[in-house]
Amino acid sequence: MPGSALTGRIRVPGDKSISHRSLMFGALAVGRTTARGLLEGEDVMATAAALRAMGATIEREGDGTWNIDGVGVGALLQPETALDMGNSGTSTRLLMGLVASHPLTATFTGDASLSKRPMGRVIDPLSQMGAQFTPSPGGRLPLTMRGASPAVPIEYRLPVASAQVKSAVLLAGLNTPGITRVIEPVPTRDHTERMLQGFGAQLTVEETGGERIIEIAGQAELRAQDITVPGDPSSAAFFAVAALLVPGSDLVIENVGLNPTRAALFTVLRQMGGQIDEIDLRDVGGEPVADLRVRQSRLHGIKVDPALGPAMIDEFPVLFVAASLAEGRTITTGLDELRVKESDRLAAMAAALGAAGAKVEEREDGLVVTGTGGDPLAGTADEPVVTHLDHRIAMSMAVAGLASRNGVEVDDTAPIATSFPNFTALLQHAREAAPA
Ligand SMILES: O=C(O)C1=C[C@@H](OP(=O)(O)O)[C@@H](O)[C@H](O)C1
Ligand SMILES: C=C(OP(=O)(O)O)C(=O)O
Repeated sequence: MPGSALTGRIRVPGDKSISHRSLMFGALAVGRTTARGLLEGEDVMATAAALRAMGATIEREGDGTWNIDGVGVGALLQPETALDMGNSGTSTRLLMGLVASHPLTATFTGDASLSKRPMGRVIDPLSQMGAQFTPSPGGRLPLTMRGASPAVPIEYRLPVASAQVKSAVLLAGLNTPGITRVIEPVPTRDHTERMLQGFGAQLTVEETGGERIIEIAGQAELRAQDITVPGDPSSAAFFAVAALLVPGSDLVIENVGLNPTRAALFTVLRQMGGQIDEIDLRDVGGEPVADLRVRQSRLHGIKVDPALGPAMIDEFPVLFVAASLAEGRTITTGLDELRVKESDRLAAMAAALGAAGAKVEEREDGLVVTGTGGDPLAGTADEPVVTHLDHRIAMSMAVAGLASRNGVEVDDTAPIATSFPNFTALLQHAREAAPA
């Protein structure tokens, strides 16, 4: 729905990547891990259910603290039924890494979106470590795997820039004798490395010539931790773009994680002329965090540096919305990975924004968006836009709706609950708040 400004102060839910890892590492540690600010979205709950099925005890207290009683590295149990990963690629690929070095058989299933996504990228290195796989055609879910015991340590150079593949190999390495080494030609989000070090794993990172070499010593003991999960920059992104676009907006988004491997959207929006100020930059549980003040701004199109891609990989759908209202052209390249997320995000956003009146050209590895120079989009009149079971398409198009004359109707808002269950309520709150 078009209309009122976003003002006041909001707080987005906990970071999805850190929430998955808090549960997984807690489940492998000795003792009780606690997590505050955990994202209670469907994707993270799928991780919790799978870890319970493999022996961990995971419970939520009344005040919102999660307690995780771990089984210890090497002691995951055989699950009795298939593990339902829902819509979540991160749950699937990281848990496949854990299972790969445990003597157990597990079957992974998922929804229609997840069942189309490529798992060959983790099957390849985990097979080299000794795990055995029976995937569906094309290396997809449903998939059954048998972990190796003992698994074989490998050196693996990532063929795609993927934190999920990196993490799957490192997690398999946790219960593999010797040193498992991952070489990352292009840096991706580093929560696995930071958090495993915090849990006491022997993990080192060496940077040479732009590459990162990560080594983990296997069969280590992890020590339980007390974790505070920062707010998710990927969720804050929708509110930041909405506030930049809707006239009169002046919004503070509190407690946003700004790990440099995650925060490039804010850099790019500033390059486009967006007024985004960091207030009270601080450290929360080993991650940089700040409050972001975002004011409506006149944006101009830019050529987005492809080197920034991995540090804003989930934020491109909403960047395309910002670009639709900027002055001039925004050109993005190097985004082949967007075609294998919950949906083909290049095709889905080109179609959805086009239907809402934006000028978008789809290229093989990116979109070229010619903005309106600040005028609202027309919006959708008859047909709802198609979101393909992709939460980020649904939320991006909701933001596009705020910056349109007639609003945008989306076909399915249910997937928003995978990563941002209170998105709609928070949006309503920001649009009804008294100015800050
Ligand atoms: O490791 C993670 O937590 C994630 C890694 C990224 O996926 P890829 O590794 O497939 O790029 C990202 O898109 C996903 O939302 C979360
Ligand atoms: C790509 C995403 O998640 P996942 O790969 O975990 O499904 C996302 O949240 O945008």
